[in-house]
This record gives sequence, structure tokens and C-alpha cells, in this order.
Amino acid sequence: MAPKLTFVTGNAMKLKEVRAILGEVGIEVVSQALDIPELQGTTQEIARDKCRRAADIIQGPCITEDTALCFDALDGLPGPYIKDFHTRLGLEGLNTLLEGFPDKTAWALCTFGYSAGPGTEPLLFEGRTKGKIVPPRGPSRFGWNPVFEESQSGKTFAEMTDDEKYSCSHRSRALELLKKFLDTLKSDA
Ligand SMILES: O=c1nc[nH]c2c1ncn2[C@H]1C[C@H](O)[C@@H](COP(=O)(O)OP(=O)(O)OP(=O)(O)O)O1
Ligand SMILES: [Mg+2]
Repeated sequence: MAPKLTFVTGNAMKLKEVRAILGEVGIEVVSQALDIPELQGTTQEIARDKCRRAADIIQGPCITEDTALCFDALDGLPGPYIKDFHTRLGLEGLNTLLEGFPDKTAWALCTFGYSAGPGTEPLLFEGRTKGKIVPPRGPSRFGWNPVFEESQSGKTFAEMTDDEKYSCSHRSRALELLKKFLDTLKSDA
């Protein structure tokens, strides 16, 4: 039977991307849609705290994920607060934030937390992708995808196929590290 792992997330698109990648290595990802309160602080503090709370709530092992979008001109902000910035300002507003700054470069940062269960310290796995903030291009299906132009391809995440995005995304890079770690758990079992 495939090993099961609970991904605590309220975000269906994250779940789809994580399922596709961990499914390849025979891990069945089930999910619980809980909106875990997210602390303010560094991306690592926020990720650890969310994962700890998720494990306390589900009373078992789990993974959580946090995505940050960091603007170089703003010393990494909005960073972990991107959800609020996007909700309130919209895609155009994310561009407006950088008006007056010649530097539009940014990086997407994904942080997975893994908790072995309540009372244990979560482990973190990070992945980064470089790009820049541009006026929206491509379908608006997932978050800030239309305004993040990935630097190697010159395409926004929204202009990419799922496979193209998996090949370069912050999330797939973090998932590679998580996958390696989960493999060591399987071989210990
Ligand atoms: O690859 C991505 N491409 C475009 N947008 C993305 C991506 N990944 C996350 N996003 C958006 C969703 C949310 O507006 C914010 C992260 O906030 P974040 O708290 O991590 O996500 P969430 O609250 O939607 O789900 P969760 O329940 O797992 O916390 O960036
Ligand atoms: Mg969230």
C-alpha cells in the first residue's frame, strides 16, 4: 500500500502540484483543508510555527507549505505576506508597488515543513526561483502566476504549461528536497 502523508493546506492548486510530484514516488497525499494561523516573522519562523500548529491539530505527522514572493527592491517584501498584498492590491497593485524602483527583480520562495507529529520540531525544505515582476500575462488561474516572469524562460508562470512550471518552480525545487528526505524515512521503516 502506498504510504500516506497529510498535507494541511487550504489551497487546492498547491495540493494539485504537490500530489503530482509526490505521486511519482509512490506517496499518496491526502489533505485537510484547515486555515492555520500564520505568525509574522521570517519565512522560516512562519513555516515552522504553521507546521507545528498543523501537527497539533491533526495529532499526527503532516506537511505544510508556505509560499513567499520577495521583491529585491523592497529587501524581500512582501515575502510571506504576499497573500494579503495580492488580495488587497490585485495583480496591477503588485506592479504599482515597484513604480519608482528601476529594479523589478524578485524571487519566489517555497518552504515545506514536515512534522513527525505533535511535540517534534518541524524540518524545513526550501526552493527558490528567480524572476521579475511584470504587467500580467497569461491566464489568471493561480495566485500571482501572471505577474512573475521566470528569468531563464522569459515566460510568466501563467504562460507555462504545468510541466514547464514544474521544471523550474520554487515549489518543485523544494519538493525535490522533501522527496529525498521522505525516501530516507521509507528506507528506515
Ligand atoms: O506557485 C504559485 N504561483 C502563484 N501564486 C502562488 C503560488 N503558490 C502560492 N501562491 C499564492 C497563494 C497565496 O495567495 C500566496 C501564498 O500564501 P500561503 O499562505 O503560502 O498560501 P495559502 O494560504 O493559499 O494556502 P495554505 O493553506 O497552504 O497556507 O501565494
Ligand atoms: Mg496560508
